[in-house]
Amino acid sequence: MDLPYDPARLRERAAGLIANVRELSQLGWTPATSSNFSARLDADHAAITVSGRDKGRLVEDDIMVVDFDGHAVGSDHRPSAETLLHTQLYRRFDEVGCILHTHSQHQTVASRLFAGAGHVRLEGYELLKAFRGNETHETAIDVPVLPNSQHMPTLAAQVDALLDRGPMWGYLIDGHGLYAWGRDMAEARRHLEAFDFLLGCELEIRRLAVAR
Ligand SMILES: CSCCC(=O)C(=O)COP(=O)(O)O
Ligand SMILES: [Zn+2]
Repeated sequence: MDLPYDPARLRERAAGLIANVRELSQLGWTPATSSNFSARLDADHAAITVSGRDKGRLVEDDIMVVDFDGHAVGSDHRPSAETLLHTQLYRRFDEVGCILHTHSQHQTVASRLFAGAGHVRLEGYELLKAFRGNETHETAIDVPVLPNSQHMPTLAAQVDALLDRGPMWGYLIDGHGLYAWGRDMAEARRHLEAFDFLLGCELEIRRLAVAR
């Protein structure tokens, strides 16, 4: 079959996703088949995890191709239920090359705690320099917290409205998890790890304040 994407690039991206997602799973960030992951293949296609697969045990058959309308390409599998939250970013930004969505405890607890405020303010941390474009710790990032929904177009519309306000590298969904992205896997993972670490710091600061 004549495929509209480069199969060699798909194999290379799938290998990168499998290796990195295994490490994220070992951290406990993908419980109970949750989470989804993707990598851009070209201007119209991305490799993405198949819906419902155990993300801690990904193999090549767990990665498939979608176009940016979210349609499966060359596969009978069902792509992630949250595919639209990936494709909207690839469609909007040529520079986005990789999107990582996880359900760690830090991310989930922080999303619950800060849902009312609508964001988590991360301020004064050296690790803020992990986010592309930040040169100093003397800055602040507001990580948006969106209400959860099973209706992906609703979530996608809210993400689009946030992106209209300026650049961002991730957002939380209440009671759900975190989306983070970057130009490639290394940058997306750096952003994801920085978000998770800093959300953990904010939670710990509040825990210590209560215990005092
Ligand atoms: C059991 S996890 C519920 C769905 C979810 O939030 C998720 O991240 C995984 O969905 P997918 O369809 O990508 O497997
Ligand atoms: Zn999810």
